Amino acid sequence: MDEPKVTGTKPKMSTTRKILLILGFLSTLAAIALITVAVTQNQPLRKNIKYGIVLDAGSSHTNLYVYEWPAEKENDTGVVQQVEVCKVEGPGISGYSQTTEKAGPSLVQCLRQAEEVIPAEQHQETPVYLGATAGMRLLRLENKDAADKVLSSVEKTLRSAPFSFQGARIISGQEEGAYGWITINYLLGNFKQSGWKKFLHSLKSISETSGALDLGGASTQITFVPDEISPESPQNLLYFRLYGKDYQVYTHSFLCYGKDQALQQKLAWDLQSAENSSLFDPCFHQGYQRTISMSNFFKNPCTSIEEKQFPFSQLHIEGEGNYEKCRRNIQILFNKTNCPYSSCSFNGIYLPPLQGDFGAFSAFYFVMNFLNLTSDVPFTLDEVASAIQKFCARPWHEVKLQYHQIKEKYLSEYCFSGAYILSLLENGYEFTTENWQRIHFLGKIGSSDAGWTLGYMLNLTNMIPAEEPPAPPLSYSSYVGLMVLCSLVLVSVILLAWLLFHKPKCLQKGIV
Ligand SMILES: Nc1nc2c(ncn2[C@@H]2O[C@H](COP(=O)(O)OP(=O)(O)OP(=O)(O)O)[C@@H](O)[C@H]2O)c(=O)[nH]1
Ligand SMILES: [Ca+2]
Repeated sequence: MDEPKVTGTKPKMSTTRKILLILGFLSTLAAIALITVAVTQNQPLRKNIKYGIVLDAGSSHTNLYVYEWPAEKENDTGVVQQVEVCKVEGPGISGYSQTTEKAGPSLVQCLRQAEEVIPAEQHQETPVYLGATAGMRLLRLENKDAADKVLSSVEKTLRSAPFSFQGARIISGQEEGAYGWITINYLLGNFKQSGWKKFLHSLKSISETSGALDLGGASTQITFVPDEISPESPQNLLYFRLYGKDYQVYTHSFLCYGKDQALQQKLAWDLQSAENSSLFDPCFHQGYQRTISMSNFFKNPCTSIEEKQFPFSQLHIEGEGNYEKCRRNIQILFNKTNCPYSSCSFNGIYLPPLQGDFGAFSAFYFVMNFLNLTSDVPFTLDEVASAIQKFCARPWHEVKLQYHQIKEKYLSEYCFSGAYILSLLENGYEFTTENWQRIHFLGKIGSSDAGWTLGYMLNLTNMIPAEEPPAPPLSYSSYVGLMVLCSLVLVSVILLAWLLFHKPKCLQKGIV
């Protein structure tokens, strides 16, 4: 039989194959064009940054915060961040009660710093707010005229800065608690409800937020979403609708229970049993001495209820360094005898059962951080108490030598502050060994300080919408990723089709 002749000339490509080849080529080109267009067309526009300034005029000092956020995303959660903090030199604005005209000028240096951080062309449109807290609340109680003059002086200075002045006022304890709660939950991303979390929430109608514990110099706040809302004490309840979800929040601010005023209260109590101008104090280190002037001691609204006449003008305090005795001493500040509600914290103030995790900031953090009690692995309540007890037992000369770089005012009071924090949390709010580890001591979340200022600004600039803003179904990166994937699938399909129509010999061999 004659073998078929193998000729040396290539077989001519059929018209169908030619068309397929051209189609394949064109599809590859189309896929490349598709990806290029997707990537370039949807590139986020050059960031248009906005700024806002909030001054936290606290009892111990004033802090100026500068925040920034991308203009086109201002209603999204978690986009505002702190870019600068400036600590104002000198005392808090309430410390200018005798020289009220100096309160405003004390802020100038920090305002200059803000001018450097914010581009000059945006100064005019940048809002500036000042909120004063417990120090000014106390001054208003003690001397309303002085408090008004301090606020006028501060307003004059802020109006003369190149920013857009939006107000300088004393905020209420309720606002302070609520804005602190908003700040930490905004920064922790707890208002963001996406994907499975949103689905889970809609099923169980739960809202997992973190409670907020703020310890200042003159007041302290506790704010959280309780399990059950009881209408017993409506003045402690707040209602928010944020990003399409309702929140019923419990809050209370204890004036005079910030750590500086708590110490004043404790001394006022100690003085009741003082026999002469010398007082032993178990909350200071052994060997530590301090003299306090009696002339203005009882003018303070936090101590005035204990007012008594003394035949001396100076009180000499000598440290004993005894933690247990110090705790017993502090206990007197928390009156647990009378509760007109189903449950109370202290002094007859309603407190629903504690619920969920808590973020504890300001002095809760400063003190616990100094005592090395804020590590990621949480300490037990017993471990914390034992660390504070050991610290209190150290003689002052030794402590001073080891921490010579720390301001004496802060260093000398860490023993008292540690004991006070435990008393407030354990005796006041009744945290137990079981739920102690639900308290997380935090100074910053990301680049932003935990505190009420961010929540205040978000609220006043209407940056937290009641309803969830309509969001594109896909993020930019998911969109580009999907485009690339689709294009790759398209190219592969075309390649496969081409291979099937134009089977190379090697692929044909095994096929019957
Ligand atoms: N150790 C330490 N203590 C600090 C620091 N900053 C402030 N404090 C002290 O911690 C306490 C609370 O400080 P803040 O949270 O700033 O209190 P505040 O805002 O001035 O006071 P309120 O008006 O009651 O909120 C005060 O006794 C301050 O003196 C710090 O950096 N380190
Ligand atoms: Ca404060």
